[in-house]
Amino acid sequence: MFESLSTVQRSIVFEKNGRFVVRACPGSGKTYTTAARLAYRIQNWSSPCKGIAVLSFTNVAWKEIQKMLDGRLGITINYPHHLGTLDSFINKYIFLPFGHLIMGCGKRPTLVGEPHGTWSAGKHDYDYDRYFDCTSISVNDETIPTTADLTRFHFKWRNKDGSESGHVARIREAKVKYWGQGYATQADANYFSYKLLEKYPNIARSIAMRFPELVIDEAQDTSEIQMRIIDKLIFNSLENVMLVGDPDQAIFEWNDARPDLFLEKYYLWEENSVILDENRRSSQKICNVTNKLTSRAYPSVAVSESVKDFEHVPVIVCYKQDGIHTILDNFLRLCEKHQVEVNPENVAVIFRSKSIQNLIQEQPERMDDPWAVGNYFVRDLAKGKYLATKGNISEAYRLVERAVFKGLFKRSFCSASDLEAWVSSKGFVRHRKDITSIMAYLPAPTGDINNWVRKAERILRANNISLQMTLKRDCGEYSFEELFKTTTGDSLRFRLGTVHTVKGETFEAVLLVLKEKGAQGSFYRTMLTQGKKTYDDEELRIAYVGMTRPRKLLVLAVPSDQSKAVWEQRLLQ
Ligand SMILES: Nc1ncnc2c1ncn2[C@@H]1O[C@H](COP(=O)(O)OP(=O)(O)OP(=O)(O)O)[C@@H](O)[C@H]1O
Repeated sequence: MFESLSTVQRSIVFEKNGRFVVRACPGSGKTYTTAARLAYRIQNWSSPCKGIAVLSFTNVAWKEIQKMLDGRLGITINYPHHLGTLDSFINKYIFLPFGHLIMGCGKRPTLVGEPHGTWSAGKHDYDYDRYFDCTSISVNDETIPTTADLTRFHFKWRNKDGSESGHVARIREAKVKYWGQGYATQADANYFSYKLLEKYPNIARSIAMRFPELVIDEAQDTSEIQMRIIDKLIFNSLENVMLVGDPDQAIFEWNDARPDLFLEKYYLWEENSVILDENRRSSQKICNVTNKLTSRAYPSVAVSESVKDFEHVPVIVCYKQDGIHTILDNFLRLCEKHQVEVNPENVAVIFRSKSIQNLIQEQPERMDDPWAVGNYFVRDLAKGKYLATKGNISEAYRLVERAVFKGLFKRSFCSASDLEAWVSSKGFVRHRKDITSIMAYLPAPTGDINNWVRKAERILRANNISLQMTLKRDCGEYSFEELFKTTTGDSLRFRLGTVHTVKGETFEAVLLVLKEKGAQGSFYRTMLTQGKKTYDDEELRIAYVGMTRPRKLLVLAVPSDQSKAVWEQRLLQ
């Protein structure tokens, strides 16, 4: 792992100390170099109860570091070191042990909402309790949405004159109510952790002593609150901080990624910082094209001997006229022509909007769903039965178990401790038997969901299990395939997923399918003609992350000739 390091990579692995930033382009070896540095530091580590905290933003990202260390050197990161997500670190060392000190709940808090579980409080469509999982508090103590999809709310956040709508105060009341009961979302946990470190600097000091070295991978995805938490640790004597990232790739689903704060740190620590700008993944042709979306003056230099001179120039195609399946067939043919074997490791078809997945898998696009507010356990029961018949028994059991708890006790959330108390009140063996029987009683997942729900309710009642299962009033017909199949792409010959799911990965060939607008509602065409770059807009960064995944072949598919012309003008001229 060490022999093939470049000179700059070597300096990061063996020489750097103190606080510094590694600012790097796609495919420049951020993960590789971070793993190599860790291997070197851990092998030479002498303190038995202080360690390095190595943090990233998703489970996939930190596992990638572990995989590299394990695969190449047989090293596993264990105590006294810590490898995981920044959120899990904050939860473990700040929020969960100390959150009760400022939440007004008098007990260890419970994390709810994504990515910890589904939240389904609220009795009707306009109930503010529904919004607990998609709102939080900013560093400036303002109530904020934590989803880009503002259509989830039944009101507008701002009045016509720009002032805050009265609904926001009602949301805050609902938040305070649930905090008092010990519930918090991940965004709340970060907010409270920041407040805790402000109020109790000793907590920050003890973390800085326990982990005298902090490494943050993908640091461009840090949110403002997370960066303030890091600043609190630094203020309380944390001496060694390595932030690794690429501001052009700041995309993070659950957070407001703030690449400007990463760049701020780069300028603050510039003298000790490092730039990695050789691309070890893609061909020079791909580097030249993708660079045009960024503000960088020069494309990175492709250095991978096996692909740097690969001759294929990225192409842009229009799927409106030809249809998505013709575009897909042409792309797979292109792979074959260039001797790229089509399998999920080599070939990826990626998209920004999930509706593209429906198009590819020939699912009709449905904007609404049949689930009634306060009755989302019905969805989990139906999905559980569906997954069980597809062979995913463990996930099916998990869903059904929690759904039954929510349905029986009319609760909006089932936490790990709720489950534990419920299981131990009956005994594990009986509980398991009960859940397995319910999974067996549920009717086969075929036909229309309305009929299925009525039948399921009847059968369960006949077996002395009384669950009131309702769907949205007057909801249309939905099949199980339509409702649940879109979440898997296992039967395909290639990898199919959103850009977010392939972040950090490498493929031989990539087809990136975009719509006219990004998910946040702005037209790519407008952004491109206004000269916007990755630095200006997260949607362009998402497109950039997608385009920088392939080693050899890149095809961009857009929905109209007009869009095609604008993309071509930006990328190919
Ligand atoms: N010094 C090196 N020796 C051998 N292979 C390397 C080296 N540096 C990087 N690589 C390889 O180059 C490819 C890209 O590296 P890596 O995934 O670490 O880049 P990255 O900067 O994290 O990429 P991105 O930010 O685009 O996800 C990987 O296949 C990695 O194994």
